[in-house]
Amino acid sequence: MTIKLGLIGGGVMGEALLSRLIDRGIYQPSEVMVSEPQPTRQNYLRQTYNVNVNTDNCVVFTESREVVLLAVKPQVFSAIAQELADVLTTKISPLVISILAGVSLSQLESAFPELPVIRAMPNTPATVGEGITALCLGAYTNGKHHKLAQQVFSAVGQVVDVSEMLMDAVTGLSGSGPAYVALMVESLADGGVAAGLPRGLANQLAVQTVLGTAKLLQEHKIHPGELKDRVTSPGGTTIAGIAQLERAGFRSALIEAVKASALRSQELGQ
Ligand SMILES: NC(=O)c1ccc[n+]([C@@H]2O[C@H](COP(=O)([O-])OP(=O)(O)OC[C@H]3O[C@@H](n4cnc5c(N)ncnc54)[C@H](O)[C@@H]3O)[C@@H](O)[C@H]2O)c1
Ligand code: PRO
Repeated sequence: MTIKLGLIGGGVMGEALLSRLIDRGIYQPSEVMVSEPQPTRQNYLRQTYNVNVNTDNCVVFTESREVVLLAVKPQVFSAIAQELADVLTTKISPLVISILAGVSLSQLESAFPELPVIRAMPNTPATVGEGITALCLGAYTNGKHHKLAQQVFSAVGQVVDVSEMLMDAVTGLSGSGPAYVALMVESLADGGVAAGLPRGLANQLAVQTVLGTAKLLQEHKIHPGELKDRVTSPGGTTIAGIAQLERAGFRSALIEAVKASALRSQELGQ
């Protein structure tokens, strides 16, 4: 069977994409080859998804006919680029999609000269099909490559196109954002426990409150400020909580978190 999808790096994000692409029938397990150096991960990926697993990135690259997805840490990028340099050819080349934080199109295009490359930034809710991925296209891509990337990432959620100058900001917001939200859920639950709730119930209330609020904002397309006003009764409980959040610099903390993450993404690309 022809290998259509090559995945270099079978970690958290690589697996999230792999599992949904197989689940949705976009690729058959036999059409996928993963390169992964960790033996425990190799066995796990083989057993769980029945895909071909290899340790040689060059084999994965040269065997893949449609897409090669780079899903390693940005710090490993230059080593991988050096490894693949010998097997690059413009004759038959897959579309190279990188999800590496900070690694720019110009870095990708120097590593893969004259090849079609796309820089993408997905996020972990991709695992449950509720991710959002931003794409920006390299100079050697065409409409078919764009469609292919949209097909890959729409298997894991929404897809948006952005210009590359926005990619670090996207990374700071939606790329890293699931961690901020998880921290918030954990803190809400801790607050519930502090106020006397059992842990299990506090977790359930916290998760569903975040999920329901996000759904309400999305489905009713209301401004977050308006939703806040709807919850906040005069002289009531919510305004007492909000006043405390404002004293603690809640908004500023989130704004600064997104900015710090965007800056770190920028640094990783240098
Ligand atoms: N985790 C996220 O939320 C998220 C979101 C968007 C983008 N990203 C990006 O995705 C990439 C991967 O992140 P992750 O969280 O999945 O990391 P991870 O550490 O879980 O996965 C990386 C995998 O690459 C493997 N690897 C290491 N060296 C390799 C090599 N030389 N060849 C092939 N594979 C190798 C590792 O063994 C590991 O399994 C990063 O560049 C990150 O910036 C991550
Ligand atoms: N996780 C990766 C990081 O922390 C990139 C966005 C989300 O670097």
